[in-house]
Amino acid sequence: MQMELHTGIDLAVELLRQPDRAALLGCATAQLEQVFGLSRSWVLELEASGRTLICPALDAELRFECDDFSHPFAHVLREGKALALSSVACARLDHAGLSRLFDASRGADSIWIQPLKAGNNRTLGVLVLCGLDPAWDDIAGQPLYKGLLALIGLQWAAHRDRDDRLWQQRLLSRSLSSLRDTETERQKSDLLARSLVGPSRAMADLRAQVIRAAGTQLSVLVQGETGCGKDLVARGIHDFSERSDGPFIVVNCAAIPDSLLENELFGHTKGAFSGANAAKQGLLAQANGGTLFLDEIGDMPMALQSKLLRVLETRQFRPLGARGEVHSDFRLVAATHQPLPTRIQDGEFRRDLFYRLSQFPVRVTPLRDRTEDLEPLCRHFIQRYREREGRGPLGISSHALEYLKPYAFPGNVRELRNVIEFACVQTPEQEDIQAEDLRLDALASREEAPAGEADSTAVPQPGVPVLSDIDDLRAAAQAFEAAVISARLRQYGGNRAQAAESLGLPKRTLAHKCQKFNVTETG
Ligand SMILES: Nc1ncnc2c1ncn2[C@@H]1O[C@H](COP(=O)(O)OP(=O)(O)OP(=O)(O)O)[C@@H](O)[C@H]1O
Repeated sequence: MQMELHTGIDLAVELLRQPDRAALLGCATAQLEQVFGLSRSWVLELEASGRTLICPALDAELRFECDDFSHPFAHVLREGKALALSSVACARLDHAGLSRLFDASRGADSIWIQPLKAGNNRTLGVLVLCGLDPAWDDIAGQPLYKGLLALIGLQWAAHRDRDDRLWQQRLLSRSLSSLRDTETERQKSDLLARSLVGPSRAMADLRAQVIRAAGTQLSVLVQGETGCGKDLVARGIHDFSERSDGPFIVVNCAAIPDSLLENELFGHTKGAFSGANAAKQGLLAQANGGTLFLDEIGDMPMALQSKLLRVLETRQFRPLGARGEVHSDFRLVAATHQPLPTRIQDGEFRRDLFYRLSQFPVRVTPLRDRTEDLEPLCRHFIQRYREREGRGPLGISSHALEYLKPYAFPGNVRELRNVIEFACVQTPEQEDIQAEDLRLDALASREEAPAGEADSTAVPQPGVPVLSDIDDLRAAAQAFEAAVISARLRQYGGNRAQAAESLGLPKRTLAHKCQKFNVTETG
């Protein structure tokens, strides 16, 4: 008795020392095998749902459903009483899971199945003892066996409670950090709302997308009509990303002639071609550590699209005339107002490049579909005018706002900005902009007549000399060209595609001329 007590205390101390549930159950089965001369033993653990018994010590995939009475464990759980089974009886049951246990029992001819309970009678699982001709009733009657069983149950429950508490704590801290993330996201979104103005649902979603995209390294494709804010979106993605301290390199693929675009992007070595007197670093290399913004990507020539695709896959490229490749770690944001799927169908844009670019697609809603943004945008542009000019109107009258609402704004926010800035000039200091300051005729004619019919040629154009004054034909022709383009851009609210089409020019040529003559989108 003295000896048994001593052994019992040693065993108990060993059990109490186990750091977690798995170690406890491993130690308990090893003790039972050793103390009672068993060939093998396992603990089947009841899952949290209470529906399934699992045996992680043998095979995590081995499962016994508690409502499946084709195996003896379901009976033992329901009755709450231990059960002995011979190998013959087990074979008769022909249960695959049970056979697995027997196969791993190191030659046992009998098993003892014992429900395991916590102190509060809560069932924790089932103990399976395997032996060769064992006297189960004798073993189960021993105080040492009963004491060990009680201790295993108590300790198991204690570990389980501790695991539950830890899990709850982890859940709580995860919820808190996700709350903090949401709060940070909200703060960033508020900050972004200062430049990407608009209280509409569409704009709030757009800002959330920008913040989310900024947190990744994915290539972003920004799509939307002309003037709706795609540049601002690209800028926001850079500013809110971890690359914000790096360069933000903008390339307008429509404004650079095809023949120069490749050189601009890839750069060249000294002597790469006649006239290359010095090496030139390309924009891809300049974007290293920052963001490369390819605006008007839809206008990129096909041959260059293939090269870009390769660069995006490897971030490696070869400057013109260089022997080796150069690596540049840049994040790509591309934008277009063109429907790329149509360009793909027409064979003008590579499908694989489209997929590569649109890892994170962002679409900007046209202004006409978010009229609730009109007033805040007007106030924003008035404010910016006042800051720039040091004077300006106070605000905009409600009548003027009502007047703007039905207008379709084909040139989107850029067009609204132009309209407001023009009105700012017309409005006396410290007064509100009125409807009649909003270039009403121009608005009305755009609404009523097809855009191409608005008559802007009647207005004398600044910078164009009268015929009798011309003494430099080339300069006069260029001034006339610039005036025509400028008027047409004004007429189409800065929409370069429409202006180019109305003048019978490819958009790229128009963009090139704008650059050459220093004509802005505002006309
Ligand atoms: N939500 C907005 N809040 C404040 N300003 C805006 C907003 N959207 C656009 N703008 C302003 O409108 C003008 C045009 O915007 P932006 O250049 O970003 O348009 P875009 O879609 O890139 O045009 P494009 O297709 O011609 O390249 C800019 O002056 C920009 O600051």
